[in-house]
Amino acid sequence: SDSELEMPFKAPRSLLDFEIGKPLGRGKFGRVYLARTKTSPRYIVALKCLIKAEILKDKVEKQVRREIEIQQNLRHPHVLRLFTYFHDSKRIILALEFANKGELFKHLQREGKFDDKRSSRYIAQMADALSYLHAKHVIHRDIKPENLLLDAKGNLKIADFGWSVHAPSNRRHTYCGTLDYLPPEIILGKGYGHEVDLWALGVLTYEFLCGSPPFEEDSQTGTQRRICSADYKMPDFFSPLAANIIKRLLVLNPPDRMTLKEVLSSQWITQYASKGRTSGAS
Ligand SMILES: CC(C)NC(=O)[C@H]1CCC[C@H]1Nc1nc(Nc2ccc(C(=O)N(C)C3CCN(C)CC3)cc2)ncc1C(F)(F)F
Repeated sequence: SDSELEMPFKAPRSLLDFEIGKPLGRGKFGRVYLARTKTSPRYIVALKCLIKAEILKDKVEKQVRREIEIQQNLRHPHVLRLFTYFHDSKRIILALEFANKGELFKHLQREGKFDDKRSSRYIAQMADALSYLHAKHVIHRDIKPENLLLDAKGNLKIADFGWSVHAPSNRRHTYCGTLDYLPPEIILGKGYGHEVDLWALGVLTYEFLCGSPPFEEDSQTGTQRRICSADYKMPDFFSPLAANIIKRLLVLNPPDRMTLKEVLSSQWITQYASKGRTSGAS
């Protein structure tokens, strides 16, 4: 089938086509394992095993179907590849690209915060990936450090499309997990478009540089209140160029937010890009 031509290897149809390696951790709906195909040449993949019973219980089968359908059609250096998927009686197995350096949020936790150069490099890669997604009318809607992985070269990979939708949308959703990245228009239940990812990019930039997100509060209502009034402090150690990006992304009115094109051509991004290879930092 044409999908085989697309894939770097013959589409494996079952777990028997793989040698399973060490567990990489737990995802939302099951475990993730390092694995390699039995074919030669062997291909290293991450096998994400989703438990059907859990998907049905949480009534998220449509979301999982959408995640697979969206991610399988994406091809971008900063979007984690979904090579193929198959299912047996109990599980759906996704054969995904293996990101050698793992979960970005763990690096952020371990290091506290990232410096201006490393943050600018990650945000440039995010803006590049989001430009690609938005051109295909895909809104990610769940940009946050937990959904980002790093490959062997320390390049960023957007890796979780569980909340992505085709724009525009006003899909209602029960939010589990952090509200920190929600834009005002979703909190206020308005219709929304790709600008939700621009707001989240501003929150992500802030969190990379500061180590914590701008609207963090003890209570969810506290966080929501601060988001809807764009009430945040700009740390004085932020560089003026970075502060300028954050100020122009965390704007209440979606159409007034800085565009991805402007982010990519901003001095905060271009000042480092032209200096060739980045330092050893991953
Ligand atoms: C975005 C999404 C929300 N997150 C996820 O899916 C998570 C859930 C579990 C793992 C991850 N999913 C993936 N992880 C990798 N690579 C990877 C992960 C962890 C480590 C690591 O630090 N250890 C093994 C360490 C090694 C040291 N010991 C002590 C702790 C674990 C190293 C490499 N590649 C692809 C995937 C993917 F996405 F394809 F499944």
